[in-house]
Amino acid sequence: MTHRMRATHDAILVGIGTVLCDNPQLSARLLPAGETPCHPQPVVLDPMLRTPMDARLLAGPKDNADLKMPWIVAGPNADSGKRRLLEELGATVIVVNDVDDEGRPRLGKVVGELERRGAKRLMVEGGAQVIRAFLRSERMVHRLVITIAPVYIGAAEGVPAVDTVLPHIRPLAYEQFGCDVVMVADLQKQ
Ligand SMILES: NC(=O)C1=CN([C@@H]2O[C@H](COP(=O)(O)OP(=O)(O)OC[C@H]3O[C@@H](n4cnc5c(N)ncnc54)[C@H](O)[C@@H]3O)[C@@H](O)[C@H]2O)C=CC1
Ligand SMILES: Nc1nc(O)c(N)c(N[C@@H]2O[C@H](COP(=O)(O)O)[C@@H](O)[C@H]2O)n1
Repeated sequence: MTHRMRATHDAILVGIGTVLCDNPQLSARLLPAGETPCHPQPVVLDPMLRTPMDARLLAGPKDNADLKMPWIVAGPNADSGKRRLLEELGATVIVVNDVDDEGRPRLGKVVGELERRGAKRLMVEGGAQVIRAFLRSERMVHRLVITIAPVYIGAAEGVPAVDTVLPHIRPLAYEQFGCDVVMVADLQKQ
């Protein structure tokens, strides 16, 4: 289902934490037989340009001509040499100068810049910090899709169960797909 959702968006966005952890491809490749993949534009929020030069995202079109090279959203203090190297490989580095106290590009500016480049339907896939930032940004999120899969993850340490600054969500629909339960929701008007 994740890949079907990817195929219905113009762009798919993750944070640099996800790129470093998972080395994802962010393509829409696992579709039912007969469906032509329509790959989204990959976008990485990477304020200091830590994307590894051997990231799978940078190999995309070499492996499959239908894939797109990533747009990498950097902050004003990113290294110019690293920027040049990424651009030589074919990535587009988008510098957003409006950053928060921690040097992270403000999401309103990021989304505006992506829209200006034609990415109007944006799927935010992760990770935790980026999803949290979107949920905290007013009016930035139109739908949430939450999948509960029968897999235990995480180590022994717990994480705080309640984050009081995040908005409440309003479930709209549930459905079971194979072993997964999927909930579609929107943000509750407070
Ligand atoms: N199960 C799932 O569906 C998914 C799970 N993941 C998991 O999430 C984990 C990675 O998550 P995180 O470490 O939280 O990293 P993350 O992927 O959320 O990236 C965080 C980084 O993004 C950058 N960033 C730029 N602008 C930002 C902004 N406005 N707000 C917040 N961050 C901004 C910062 O440098 C920050 O360090 C991995 O373990 C990965 O496996 C990731 C994607 C999907
Ligand atoms: N297992 C899983 N289920 C989902 O529903 C997800 N959205 C993800 N997300 C992330 O997918 C990435 C793997 O990416 P590619 O398919 O190689 O592009 C990885 O970042 C997962 O954390 N995963």
